[in-house]
Amino acid sequence: MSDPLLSVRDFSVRYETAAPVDAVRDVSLTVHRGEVLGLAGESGCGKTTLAYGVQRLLKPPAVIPGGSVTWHDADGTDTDLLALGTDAMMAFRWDKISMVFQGAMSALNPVATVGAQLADVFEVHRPAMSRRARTAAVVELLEIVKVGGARIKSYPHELSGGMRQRIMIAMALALRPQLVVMDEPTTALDVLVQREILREITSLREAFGFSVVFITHDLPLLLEISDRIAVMRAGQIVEIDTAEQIWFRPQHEYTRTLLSSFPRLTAERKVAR
Ligand SMILES: Nc1ncnc2c1ncn2[C@@H]1O[C@H](COP(=O)(O)OP(=O)(O)OP(=O)(O)O)[C@@H](O)[C@H]1O
Repeated sequence: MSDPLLSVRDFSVRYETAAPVDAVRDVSLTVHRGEVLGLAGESGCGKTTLAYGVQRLLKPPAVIPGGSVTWHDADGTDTDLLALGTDAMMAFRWDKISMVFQGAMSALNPVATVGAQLADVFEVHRPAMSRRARTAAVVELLEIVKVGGARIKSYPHELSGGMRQRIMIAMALALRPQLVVMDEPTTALDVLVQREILREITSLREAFGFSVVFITHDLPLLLEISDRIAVMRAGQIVEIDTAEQIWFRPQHEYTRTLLSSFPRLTAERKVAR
């Protein structure tokens, strides 16, 4: 697990509004190949800004005053993501890094079939692919996320919330990226559906070997699915360690406070031990 995929060093993001907000401050962290890295912290601590920032998805008034983001590709090359041109960065996204956005399942186009929306990804990023190959790839994706190929002609409103979220995950996996960033991907779903989808993400990760950065304020959920967890507060990473260490031996006072704000689960775990 010590094979680095993405190295972020002293990375900062500021929103240059009337009263400037230093949303991310000197963050350093490494995402290892094949791991699930959880990013935890209360609403407004800068999780989304950090995830968007390293992928250069932020727009003004956001600026990146400093830091570096280096991609260590499986083919051995290193790329400075902050130095990539706009077109190169766009190609990089989807292909190497993809993202499941917060509230993404409501972002599906209501008047296009889910099959057509998945096919779009291939049309844009794999223009040489034949229509037949594209359809086969879409069916395969629908099978992989357990929606089933028969749903290729369904419209989003014909699918449950859980299925729509699976479509968004299928879209993120379409080009077999090495890193998938998931920002609160299951928050809008009920607990049982959330569990099913989390199990799915974990088994897909095992099957395909991609890394996951999973962002949520729900620390107990991260304890279940993550290899390591980074705890963020007011724009900084205050602690980063294995899920086990974070649970049994949290070092930072804030991590302890965050853990104790989920009393029900804490009580259950204590009984189980
Ligand atoms: N476009 C913007 N302009 C000014 N400030 C912003 C902008 N977007 C976010 N912020 C501020 O930056 C800080 C970090 O926000 P961010 O959305 O990254 O936090 P978060 O931890 O992802 O929260 P949530 O879980 O609610 O999405 C907050 O103080 C927020 O108010």
